[in-house]
Amino acid sequence: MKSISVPAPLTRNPWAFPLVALAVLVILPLAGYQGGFLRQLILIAIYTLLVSGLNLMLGYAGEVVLGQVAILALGGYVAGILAKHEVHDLAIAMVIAIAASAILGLVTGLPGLRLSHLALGLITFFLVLLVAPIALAFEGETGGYTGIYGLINPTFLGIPIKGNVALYLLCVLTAAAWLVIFRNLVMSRFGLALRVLKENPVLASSLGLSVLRLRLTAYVLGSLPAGVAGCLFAYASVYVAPSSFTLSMSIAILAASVVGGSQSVYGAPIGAALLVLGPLNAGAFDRYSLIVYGFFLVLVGTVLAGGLAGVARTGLRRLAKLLAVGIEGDARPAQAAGPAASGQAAAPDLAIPGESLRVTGASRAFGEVKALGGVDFRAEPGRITALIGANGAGKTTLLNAVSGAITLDTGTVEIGGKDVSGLSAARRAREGIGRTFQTPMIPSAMSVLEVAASGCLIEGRLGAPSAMLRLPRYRRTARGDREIAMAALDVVALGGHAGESAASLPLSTRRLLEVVRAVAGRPKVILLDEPAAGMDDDAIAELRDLLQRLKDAGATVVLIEHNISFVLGVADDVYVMELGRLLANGTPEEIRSDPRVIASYLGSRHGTHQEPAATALEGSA
Ligand SMILES: Nc1ncnc2c1ncn2[C@@H]1O[C@H](COP(=O)(O)OP(=O)(O)OP(=O)(O)O)[C@@H](O)[C@H]1O
Repeated sequence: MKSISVPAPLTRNPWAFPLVALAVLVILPLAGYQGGFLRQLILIAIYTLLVSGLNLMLGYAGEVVLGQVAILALGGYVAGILAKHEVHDLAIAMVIAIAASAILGLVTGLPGLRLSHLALGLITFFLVLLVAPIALAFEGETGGYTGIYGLINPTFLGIPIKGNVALYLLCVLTAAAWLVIFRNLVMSRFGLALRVLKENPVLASSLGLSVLRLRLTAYVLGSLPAGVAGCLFAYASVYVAPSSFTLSMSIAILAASVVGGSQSVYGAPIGAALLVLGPLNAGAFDRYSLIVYGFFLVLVGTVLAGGLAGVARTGLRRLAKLLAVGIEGDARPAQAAGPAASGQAAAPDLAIPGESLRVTGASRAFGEVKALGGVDFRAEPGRITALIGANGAGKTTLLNAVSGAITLDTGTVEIGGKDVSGLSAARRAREGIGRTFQTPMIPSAMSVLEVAASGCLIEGRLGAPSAMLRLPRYRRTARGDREIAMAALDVVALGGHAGESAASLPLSTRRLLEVVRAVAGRPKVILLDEPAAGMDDDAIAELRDLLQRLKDAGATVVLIEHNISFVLGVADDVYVMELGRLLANGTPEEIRSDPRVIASYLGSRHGTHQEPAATALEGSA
């Protein structure tokens, strides 16, 4: 096929397009574009700040909030009141607005997030309604209903901002600077953590993330650009008054976030542009504005889940694929999924030094059901300890009690001699408990590499400040996470699939990927809940190999499994549970010949793949 020449910087450098766009925007006034058009661009830049803050809260953290407009008002009044006191420097106003927005974010976010998603939504809704009453209550400073007028000719760090062009450049450069910070943030561990959280808080906790702290941080960080936007909005409008900050504007910002693409950095300028220039500009039919916003919210919610930015992203990916075919002459041949690819790459050396796990007198009831009735359990480093028993025996409950997903009524859990019984699931994960789930929890919009790298979140430090500014520490962390994730993927020959969508992998590969994620966290104890369920023979062979490697690496592995031939073949120690109690424990040989186990479980059981238990036992011997 004829090769196509595409400028490499444009296809490979993620900054190429934004830099070209910024250069065009900066040049526009020089090219004679001024007046009304420039004013519209000023508004787009200001709304970009506002919408991107909401994107962080809504698109990345999954919180529906309506209070951006109240924070816009806060920033506006900071600039207005400072101007009344003859302080016209926007840099000073912005710093104060950022601090005030952070405080308002904390004060409203903490109770809201502690209560529920709905509570936060309601609190932020009322915040917008409070703008006018508060402005009236402090009429002396705010000018009441009339507001503060005559906000013109500010400075920025002492540089005069005279006229529309200077204000335009300040707004565009401020929005661009924030978008860079925003992009850095969402591409970092912090962004990855938010995406895990949005997908599933239980998974987030199991990866060591404090759900409340993460939500609150996203909410507060998302408030900051709104405060800055308020300062610019006040000078762009020449006044600040309660009439500018309405509920209808809140809904418009929400619509802009969703229609532009709330889970995208570029969704914010797209949404802001729609708000000022496009169909979301409901000013023309003011009385029907809420209907217009509602219509677009429903339309995009049902038809374009990723908003317009999502559509653009998909289109660009397809285009890049087409170009890649053209350039290379042919698409790269697809590699087989993990299990089938076994042996393709030399598996790297692993070192996962484990600690002993000790559970003593574990009891837990769910209403009338006694799921655990005083269970003692031990698992040691460099050994695979299996937990078997009929459905409902209490295996997963015991695993959940170890990981902290549930609390015990009585009993203790110790890791390496340290009692972790009183710790939350997130704290226990940070203490070194890694786990997989009976139903694999693989976030829907992540690549295989991102899922593996999310295991590194267990380390605890998200490093948002260093990520926002791309400090050397952030780069070291990002490089380290990538190397650890790739090494963990290579253990099951999944490295060649690093860039693929994780959710599209077959079930057995997703199960292996869950183990990889746990391994990437280098946990002291690895809990595996039915990892072989639904796997074919090739995948089971791959899993057996992986478990053997974890054991050789010194890991403490706890394995719940119904596939008896597999489990008795791979385990060093076996615990058998029945109706919440321990029936027996010992080596696989001892368990195989234990009359109590044969009578209550093995003798009557049909092993995985539906083979009779007797056959399963023979197979494992
Ligand atoms: N959250 C819960 N609420 C109420 N009952 C529960 C809860 N979790 C577990 N149980 C009950 O506790 C008992 C033990 O369940 P558990 O899931 O631990 O069994 P299991 O041995 O893991 O079973 P399986 O092999 O089917 O996964 C069952 O009777 C189950 O119905």
